[in-house]
Amino acid sequence: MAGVKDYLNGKVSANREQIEYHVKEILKLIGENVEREGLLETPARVTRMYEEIFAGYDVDPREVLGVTFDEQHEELVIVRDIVYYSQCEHHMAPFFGKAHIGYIPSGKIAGLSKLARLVEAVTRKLQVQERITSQLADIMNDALHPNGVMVVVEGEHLCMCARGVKKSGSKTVTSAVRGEFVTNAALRSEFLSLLKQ
Ligand SMILES: Nc1nc2c(ncn2[C@@H]2O[C@H](COP(=O)(O)OP(=O)(O)OP(=O)(O)O)[C@@H](O)[C@H]2O)c(=O)[nH]1
Ligand SMILES: [Zn+2]
Repeated sequence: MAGVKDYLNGKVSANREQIEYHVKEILKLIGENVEREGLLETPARVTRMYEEIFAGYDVDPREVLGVTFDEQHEELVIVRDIVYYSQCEHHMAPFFGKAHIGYIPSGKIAGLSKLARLVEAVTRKLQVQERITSQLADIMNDALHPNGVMVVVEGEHLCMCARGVKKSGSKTVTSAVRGEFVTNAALRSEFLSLLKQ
C-alpha cells in the first residue's frame, strides 16, 4: 500500500502553508491558546495528516486499473475485507470499514492489489458511502468489461456516533451490482455467502 512519501507534492502539499494557517485560525476560534506547547506543532501535524487522508485527490482511480492481464477465467473472483478510511463530506468526520469487490471476468483480470489500490483512490477524499460503492462498481466495469461486478461496502460513521444522533455501533451497508449480478439472484447470494466464510 502507498506510503506517506507517495503523497508528497499532491494538492495538500502544494497548499501546505495556507492549510497550516487556517488550522491555526480555527484553533484560535474554538478558544484554544495556539502558543501552548502541545499545540505548537498541531497545524503542521494536521496538514501532514491531510496529505494522507486526502491523497485520493491526486490519483485518477481509473488509472489504477490501467494494467490488466488476459486470462480465460470466467468464474467469480472476490477480494474481500479491504479496510478503508474515508471522510464524510457533510461533517468532515471519519467513516471507515471494509469494502468487498467481486467480479466475473470476461477475458481480462486485474492484479489483486489493484483492487485494494482502487479502494484507496476513491476513499481518501471527502465522500459519501453510496458514491464510493457505485464508483468502485463503475470503474471495475469500465476497466475490465467483466460479465458482472458486485461491490459491498460496510461503514461506521463517526458523525453518527460521536455527535448528532450518537448511535455508536450502527453500521451502514451499501451495495452495487452491474452486469450478470443485476439479474441473477443466485449469483448475488453466492457472493454474499462467500463474504461470510
Ligand atoms: N447517505 C449518506 N449520508 C451520510 C453519509 N455520511 C454522513 N451522512 C449523513 O449526512 C446527513 C447530513 O444531514 P444534515 O441534516 O444536513 O446535517 P446535520 O444537521 O449535522 O444532521 P445530523 O447528523 O442528523 O445531526 C446526516 O444525516 C448524516 O448521517 C453517507 O456516507 N451517506
Ligand atoms: Zn457526516
